[in-house]
Amino acid sequence: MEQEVEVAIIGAGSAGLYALGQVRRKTDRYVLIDGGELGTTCARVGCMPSKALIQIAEDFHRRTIFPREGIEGGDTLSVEGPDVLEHVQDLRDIFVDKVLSSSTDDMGEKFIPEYAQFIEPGLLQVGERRIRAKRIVIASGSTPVIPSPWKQFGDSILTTDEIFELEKLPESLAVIGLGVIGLELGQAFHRLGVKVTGIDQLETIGHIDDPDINKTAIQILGKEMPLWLGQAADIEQAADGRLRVSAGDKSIEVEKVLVCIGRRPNLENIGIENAGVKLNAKGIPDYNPNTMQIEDKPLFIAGDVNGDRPVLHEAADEGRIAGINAVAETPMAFRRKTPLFITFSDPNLVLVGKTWSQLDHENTLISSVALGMLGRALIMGRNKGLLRLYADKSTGKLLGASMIAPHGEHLGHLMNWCIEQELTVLQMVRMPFYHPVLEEAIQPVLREMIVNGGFVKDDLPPDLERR
Ligand SMILES: Cc1cc2nc3c(=O)[nH]c(=O)nc-3n(C[C@H](O)[C@H](O)[C@H](O)COP(=O)(O)OP(=O)(O)OC[C@H]3O[C@@H](n4cnc5c(N)ncnc54)[C@H](O)[C@@H]3O)c2cc1C
Ligand SMILES: NC(=O)c1ccc[n+]([C@@H]2O[C@H](COP(=O)([O-])OP(=O)(O)OC[C@H]3O[C@@H](n4cnc5c(N)ncnc54)[C@H](O)[C@@H]3O)[C@@H](O)[C@H]2O)c1
Repeated sequence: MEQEVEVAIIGAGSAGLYALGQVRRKTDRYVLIDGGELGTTCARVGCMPSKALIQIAEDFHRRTIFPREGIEGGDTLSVEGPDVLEHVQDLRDIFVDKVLSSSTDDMGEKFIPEYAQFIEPGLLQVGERRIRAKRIVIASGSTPVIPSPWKQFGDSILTTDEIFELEKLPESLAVIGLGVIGLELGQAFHRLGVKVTGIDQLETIGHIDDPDINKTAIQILGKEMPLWLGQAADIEQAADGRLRVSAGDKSIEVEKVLVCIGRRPNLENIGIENAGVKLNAKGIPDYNPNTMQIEDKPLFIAGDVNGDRPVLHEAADEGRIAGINAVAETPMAFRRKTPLFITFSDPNLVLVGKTWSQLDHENTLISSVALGMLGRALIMGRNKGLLRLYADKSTGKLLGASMIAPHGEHLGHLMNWCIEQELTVLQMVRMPFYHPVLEEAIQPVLREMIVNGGFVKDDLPPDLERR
C-alpha cells in the first residue's frame, strides 16, 4: 500500500512535534511517524527526570550547611533510594502524559507508530506501508553512544535510557564522560550517597573551554567527588558481577557504570543513504541552519539529529522553522538565537554567546569576578564560583559569558538577553541592581571593562547617565 502526503515528519520528539504544530496550520495531508517510545527524550529520559533527581539531591545536600546555620538534627536525615527513584519516575510520568495527551493520543491515522526508512528520495517504508511525501522533516533525535566492547557487560552498563528505570540506588557508580550528563547525574547520585567516580579523557569538563573557569569548576566539583581527567576509560569484568574501571594508572571496582560519552544522530536507522543527500565529514547532511533545509532538497532536518545545538529550546526552534518551511512555497530564513548552554550541576556551569575558543582575543576585553565574597551567595552558603564576561574592545558590546556560579542559570539568561539586545557594558552597568542579589556579581566586572576599555571620558561614576 502506498499513501501520498504533502509532508511526512519522522520522529515525534520535541523537534518533530514543534514541526507538526506548524505543518497542520497549512495542510491536513501530513503524517507523523515514530516507532520508538513516545513522550520525547526530554520528558522521558532527559531534561525532566534528570532535573527531578538533581532537585532531590540538592535538597538533601543542603543539610551539610545546617550546623553552620545553627540548625541541629541534619545528620539524622537519610535517603530512601527506592522512594527517591519512585518520585523521579512519578514526575517523569506526569511530564510524559502531558506530552502524549497533547500530541499523538488523538491524532488517529495521521500518527503511524512504526519506524520510517528511506527507500528512495521522497519514499519511506513505514512498517507494512509506503509513504510518498512531497516534503519530509527528519527529526529522529539521537541515541547514547556505547562502545561495542562494553555491551558485553549487560545490565551493569547504564545510559540515560536505563538509569531512570532503576528501582534502587547502586552502592557505587563510575561515570564515564564528564560532559553535561556526567556532571549533572554524577553529582546528583554522589549527593544521594552513591560512591561516584567521574572520568573523562579530556582535561576539561562540561565543554568549558575558558581555562580559568574550567580550572575553578574542576576545583569546586572535584572537592565533592573524585574526578579522573586526561585518560580514556576502560572496563573489565571483576568478581561478583562487579566491573573494574580503569583510566591511566587509576582503577576502581564498581557496581554500575554510567556511560555518557555523547549521543549519535539517528540517521543510519532512517536509511539516510537512500534519501539522495550527501553526508559531510561529520556524517550529517549539509543543511542551512536558518531554514533547516538540506541542500536544495524537499528535506528538512531539526533537533538533535543534526548534532548542532542539542538542547531543548533549539530543538523547538528548529522544529518550528522546519515545519514552516515544509509547507512554504520557498523556504524562509530565520535568525538563530544567541547560544546558551547550562549544566545543572551545583554551582551551574554556563556558556553564553561566544566561547573562549571563538573569541578574537586581540580585540576582546575579558574581566572576571570570583564569587567567594559575594554577599548574597555568602548568606546562601553558595559562595563558590567564577564569572567571566567577554566584550568587544572597540564597541563595548557584550559578546559572551562563561561561569561556574550559584543560580548561574539565571545569570546566564540575563547575559544572553543582553547580547540579544546588543547592549554595551556601559548600558548594562546603568541598569538597576538590587541589593543583595546574585546579579550584583556582574557590576564590578562591567565597571572594570568600562575602565579598561576607556568607555567613559569623564570622572563621573559610569553607573550614572547624565540627562
Ligand atoms: C539526560 C539528558 C538530560 C538533558 N537535559 C537537558 C536540559 O536540561 N535542557 C535542555 O535544553 N536539553 C536537555 N537535554 C537535551 C534534550 O533532551 C534534547 O535536545 C531534545 O530532547 C532533542 O529533541 P529531538 O526532538 O531532537 O529528539 P527526541 O526527543 O529524541 O525525538 C526523536 C524521536 O525520533 C524517533 N525516531 C528515531 N528514529 C526513527 C525512525 N527511523 N522512524 C521514526 N521515528 C524515529 C524516536 O523514537 C524519538 O521519539 C537532555 C538530554 C539528556 C539525554
Ligand atoms: N543541561 C542540559 O542542557 C543537558 C543535560 C544533559 C544532556 N544534554 C545534552 O545531551 C548531550 C549528550 O551529553 P553527554 O554528556 O553524553 O555528552 P557530551 O558530549 O556532553 O560529553 C561527553 C564527554 O565524554 C568524554 N569521553 C568520550 N569518550 C570517553 C572515554 N572513552 N573515556 C572517558 N571520557 C570520554 C568526552 O571527552 C566528553 O567530555 C549533550 O550534548 C547535551 O546537549 C543537555
